Amino acid sequence: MVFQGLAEKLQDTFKKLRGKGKLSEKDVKAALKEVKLALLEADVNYKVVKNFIKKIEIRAVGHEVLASLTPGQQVIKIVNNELTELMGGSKSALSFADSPPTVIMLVGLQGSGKTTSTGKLAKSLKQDGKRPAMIAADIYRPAAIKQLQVLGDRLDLPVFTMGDQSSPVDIAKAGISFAQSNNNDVVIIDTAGRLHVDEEMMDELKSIRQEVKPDEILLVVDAMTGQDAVKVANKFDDLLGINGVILTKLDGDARGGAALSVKAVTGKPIKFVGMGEKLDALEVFHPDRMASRILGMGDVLSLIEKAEASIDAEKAMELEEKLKQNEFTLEDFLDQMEQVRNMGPLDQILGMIPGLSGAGQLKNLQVDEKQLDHITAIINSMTPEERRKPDKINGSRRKRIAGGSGTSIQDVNRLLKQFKQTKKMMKQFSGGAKKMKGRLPFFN
Ligand SMILES: Nc1nc2c(ncn2[C@@H]2O[C@H](COP(=O)(O)OP(=O)(O)OP(=O)(O)O)[C@@H](O)[C@H]2O)c(=O)[nH]1
Repeated sequence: MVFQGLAEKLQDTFKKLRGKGKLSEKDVKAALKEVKLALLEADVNYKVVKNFIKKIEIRAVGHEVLASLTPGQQVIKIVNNELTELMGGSKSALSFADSPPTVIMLVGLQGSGKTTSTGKLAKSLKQDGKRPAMIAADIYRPAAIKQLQVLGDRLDLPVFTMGDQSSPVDIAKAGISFAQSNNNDVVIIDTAGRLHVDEEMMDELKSIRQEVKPDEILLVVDAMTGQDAVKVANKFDDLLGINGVILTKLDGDARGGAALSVKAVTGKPIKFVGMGEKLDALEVFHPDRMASRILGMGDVLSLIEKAEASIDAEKAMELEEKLKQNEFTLEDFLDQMEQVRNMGPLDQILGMIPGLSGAGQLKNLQVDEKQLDHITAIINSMTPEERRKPDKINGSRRKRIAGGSGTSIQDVNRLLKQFKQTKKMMKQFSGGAKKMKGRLPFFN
């Protein structure tokens, strides 16, 4: 999980604070020392940490906090505010041109994830009702052009290429003319990367910038490179000027140092984060939601957005009807499970649920995606009749299903029991709150 180490340490520190009825200045200072160490271990820039702690200390050791009835909570609130500020305060949106097409240029070092991010960004813009086109201006890595074309096919979006014999500046210019005639209102230019920031690359990028005057230059950096990512961002901003950052591979970055330092060091906001290799694994970066995740308070808003994007509203209505009629089958069960899995890796989803998002709890929960594969295999090994009427699945059928799905009879039994319980529970819910009276404490 992203920020795992930092989240665990901060949550431990604050648990101790919350446990105390009254706080002294010494208590707060000791806690802040732990926060400082945790941030440094998470590879946050040293100067950034020093400033951050100083700001919190000024606010937290004041009379207002120490004399309050819930001083521990107050300190956490201040840390939450300052963490949010550190990452940029509020989300930083893309700016669109008054007269289309809006030109977005992605730049960055080799392997940082530019081509993948071009596809992800195009997908997200399309979902927002835009008509994006992509321009393949990376002529040095021949596979990059093909890679972008494959992404374009999958997204059903145009990719403009001129092969690898024309100059990137000419390709970018021709690509924009193409977009204009093709009625595309946004173009994303995928540029070439180098291993290091060098003069040749910068000159080329500057020429493209000069010719096409992009509305947004977004730097793609790899979160897993930690403080190196921050240095690269600083250099690109000095030499080229950037509007913001796409921080990729945050899903693989347990420390989170780059995410916490980029804005403070470069002054430029993180606009998006990459949370996986799939095309829908791009999230708008919300500093407040990220701070909340780090402090174990969950991120319900992102969870709702993910659900809205991946759960089919029509199917949800159908399901509600089936529940009312008591017709919920194992096929529906499988369908539901698939829809939830479409929302992303389970540990990321669970990390957004308040209460479950405490790093410690998640570790104990042991999210086992393999078990979900087993359930899918078991249901797929049943006949349609069995899926609709699981009560008919007798001993010999259970044996056949276990054999067919490569699982054991116990696994099949467990699933059937789970399904029965789920169905019972859903029936109670679909019967409305009245029936629930006396069952749950808050209905009494
Ligand atoms: N886990 C994870 N992998 C990612 C993410 N973004 C990109 N990748 C992977 O990183 C690798 C490099 O991505 P590319 O998009 O090819 O990188 P590039 O910057 O275009 O590379 P060059 O064209 O060589 O400069 C690929 O294997 C991607 O699947 C992300 O957010 N999370």
